[in-house]
Amino acid sequence: MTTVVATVVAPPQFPRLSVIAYRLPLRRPWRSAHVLRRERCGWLVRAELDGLAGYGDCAPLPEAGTETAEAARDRLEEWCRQAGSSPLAEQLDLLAGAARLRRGSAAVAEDQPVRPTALSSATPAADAALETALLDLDARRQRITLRARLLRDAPLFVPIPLPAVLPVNAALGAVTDCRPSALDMALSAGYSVLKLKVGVAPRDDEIRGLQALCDLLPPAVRLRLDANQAWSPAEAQQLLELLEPLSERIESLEEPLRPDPELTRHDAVLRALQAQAAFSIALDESLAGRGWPPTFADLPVRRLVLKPAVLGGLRSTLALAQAAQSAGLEVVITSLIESAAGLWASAQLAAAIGSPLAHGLATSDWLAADLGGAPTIEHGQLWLGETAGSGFTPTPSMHSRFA
Ligand SMILES: O=C(O)CCC(=O)c1ccccc1C(=O)O
Ligand SMILES: [Mg+2]
Repeated sequence: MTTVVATVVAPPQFPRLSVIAYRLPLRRPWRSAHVLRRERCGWLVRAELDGLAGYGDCAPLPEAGTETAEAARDRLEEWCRQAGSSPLAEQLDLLAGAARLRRGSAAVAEDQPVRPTALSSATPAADAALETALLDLDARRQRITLRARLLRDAPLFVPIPLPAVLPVNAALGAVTDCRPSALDMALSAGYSVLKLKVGVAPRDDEIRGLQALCDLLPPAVRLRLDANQAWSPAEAQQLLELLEPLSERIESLEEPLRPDPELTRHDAVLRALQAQAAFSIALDESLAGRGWPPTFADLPVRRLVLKPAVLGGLRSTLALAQAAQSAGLEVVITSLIESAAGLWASAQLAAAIGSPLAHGLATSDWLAADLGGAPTIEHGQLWLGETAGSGFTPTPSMHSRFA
């Protein structure tokens, strides 16, 4: 006969998920090589348990490599209906394994638009938002920062303490839109890396604009350029020649080349551009087309720009960043001009990665309204603080919509 001394059934830890749609106008239009946007739309995801709440931002931006808004909404709805009533840890496991499950399921593949890439998820922005809300909640329950929570599951051990302060770049928009007054503001705010979009206006106008800006820069300040895949190989090579006299003032150049289905040919051009340039060339949106997970040993450039909403979550981005850094690559985390909920989480991820480079997380000024307070930036440094979770708190009006 067996004696049951005590049966302790732990209370099921089922978080309650809610999703609220939002629309945030931009202060001025955001221009890049392919699009002009006047607002950012998305969903704020909340995971609540025992009076604590975690938040995740889902603001798809297909031109940056996420799914469409429709696909993201369907995924959020489907998740809340099906997985949304599982325990917290189980939902996090499900999200980590979602890529494998989705590839194995013909039913899912039929009614979900599957992106023509081999990314970890067909709905990376929705998955990232769900994962972020759950991880944020879990961190708050354990009274640890989200960056500490992330490192608990990370593939590589990172010695603590983690940085609570991160260098970030100013996001100044298109070079031909950048007035000296905007430059002055960024300089007096203490930024030492200023990011500008190129490949938007005629080449000679952009070169003239860059020269004029460089003449106004103090010695320690450098420009980070982003062409968002605007140029042919010949145009990119010519651009680098024209930028040569300014090369000491340039910190890096993102995505110079227009996509080419022949990856070997594309990489040969990128390798030649990287050899020609005195600064780092970076891959950003094209990373999604390289198969999953990308291999780093023979990457033709020196730097990767990573966005968790494109890569399907904080954990997958952290794993990718650690692998890239181990292979000697530079890593930068950037925002998709997302709400404060997204920025706080991406900044926690950037802290966990421990890259010394400026991250592209100073974008909250582009929004004319926000879902909560964004992290403070002083002297070009973003302050994370030591509060449990991501640090995000919704505004009272946003909070009341969850009732
Ligand atoms: O990096 C920054 O500072 C701002 C973020 C940014 O440029 C961006 C924002 C939305 C979509 C794509 C990009 C990009 O880096 O290409
Ligand atoms: Mg970019």
